[in-house]
Amino acid sequence: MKALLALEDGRTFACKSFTGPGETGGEIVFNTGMSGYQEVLTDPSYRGQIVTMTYPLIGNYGVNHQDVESDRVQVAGFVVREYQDCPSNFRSEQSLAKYLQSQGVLGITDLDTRALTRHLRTVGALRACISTHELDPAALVEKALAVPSMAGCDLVTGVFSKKPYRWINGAPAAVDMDLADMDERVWHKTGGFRVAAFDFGIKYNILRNLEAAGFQVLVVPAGATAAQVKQVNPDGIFLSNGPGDPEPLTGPVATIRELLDYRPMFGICLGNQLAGLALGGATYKLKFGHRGANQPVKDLETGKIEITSQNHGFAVDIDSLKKENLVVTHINLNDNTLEGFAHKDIPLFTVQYHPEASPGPHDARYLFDRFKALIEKTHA
Ligand SMILES: NC(=O)CC[C@H](N)C(=O)O
Repeated sequence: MKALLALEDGRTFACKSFTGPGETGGEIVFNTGMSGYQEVLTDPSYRGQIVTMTYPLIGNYGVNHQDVESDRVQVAGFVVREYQDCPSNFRSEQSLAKYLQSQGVLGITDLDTRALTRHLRTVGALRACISTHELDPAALVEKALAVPSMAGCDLVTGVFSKKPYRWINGAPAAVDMDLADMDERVWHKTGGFRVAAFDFGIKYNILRNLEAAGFQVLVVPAGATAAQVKQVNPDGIFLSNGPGDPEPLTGPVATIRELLDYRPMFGICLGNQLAGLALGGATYKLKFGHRGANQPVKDLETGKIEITSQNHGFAVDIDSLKKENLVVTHINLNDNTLEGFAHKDIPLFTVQYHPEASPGPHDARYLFDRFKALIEKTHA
C-alpha cells in the first residue's frame, strides 16, 4: 500500500506501508542497532517518536512475547529500508507486520533510510508525519508542522504505571496496597536489599537486572511523593529511564531533591537527567541524539572504555555539573557529552546510557553491582 513520509522542513519520501492503512506523527529519529527491533519498539523512552532503523533488513526474525521492554509497542511509527515478512527463527511467534497491526502502529518500508538518516544527522531530529491517506506532499508537510515539538514535552505522564507493583521472578506482580497506604509489608520478610524504583517509563530489562543482582524490587509511580517512598523504608532508590524532555518534570525533580540524602540512589538515562536537574544542573536537546548499541563511553575512574547501548535525545550540560560536590564519572568518546556523574558527599551515581542494554552489549552490567556495593557500604 502506497504511503508518504513528510518532514517538517519540506522533504518527503515516497514509500509503502507494511501494516495497512494509517496516519501518524511524531519526532523522527534513527537507531543504528543491527538487531533488537522488538526491544526498541517496546521501550517506553521512544514514546512519541517515529523510529528509523539504519540496519537495512528488519522483520527477518519475527517477534515473540519474551523480548519486550514494556507491555506494548511505544513508538509512534516505524521506518525500515526492507521489511521481511517471512520470519525465520525458532523463537518467532508472529510476523512484525501483524504485531504492529495488532497494536495500531504504522510501519513503512521501501524508502532510502540512508538518505533519511544523513538528512537527520545534518539538520537534526525533525517533526514528521507518515500517511497512507494523505499522499499530497505539501499537505502532509503541513501536518508534520502541526506535530507538537519534543522540547518542553512531558511524555512521562502517558507511560508510567499508575499503580505500584513488585517485580518477582522476571515478571510484574500486583501489590494489594494503594500507594497512599503502602508500608513495609509490601516486601518479603527475607531477601535482598529493597529497592524502590521510580517508574518514569521503566524498561523491563532494568527490573530483570535489579532482580538478578539480588534486589527486592518495588516499582513506584512517577508521581509518588517522598513521604510515600519513605513509608516503605527501602534500602535504595532507583530512577528510571523515560520519554520526552526532562525539564518540564518539575514534580519528580522536587521529589528526587527531597530524597537525595535519604538512601543511596542510582539513575539511568532520564533518571540521570532528573538527578542532574535536582542537583542544580541544566539539560538541553541534542541535535539528533544517541540511539544504538555501539556508543563508546569512558569510565573516568577506571580509564576503561565501555561500548554502550543508548537511546536519548536530551543530555545534562556537562559544565552545569561543575560543582564542588559533584564529579563527572563517564563521558561519550564520540562527542564528549556527559555520560555519568556521582555525588562526592552522598551515595548517588547516575549514567546517561543503558547498562541493562536490551538490545546491546553487556559491558556496563557491573553498575547494578556497584549500586549494591553502595548500599552495602551504608549498612556497614
Ligand atoms: N532513554 C531515556 O530515558 C531517554 C531520556 C529522555 N527522554 C531523552 O530523550 O533524552
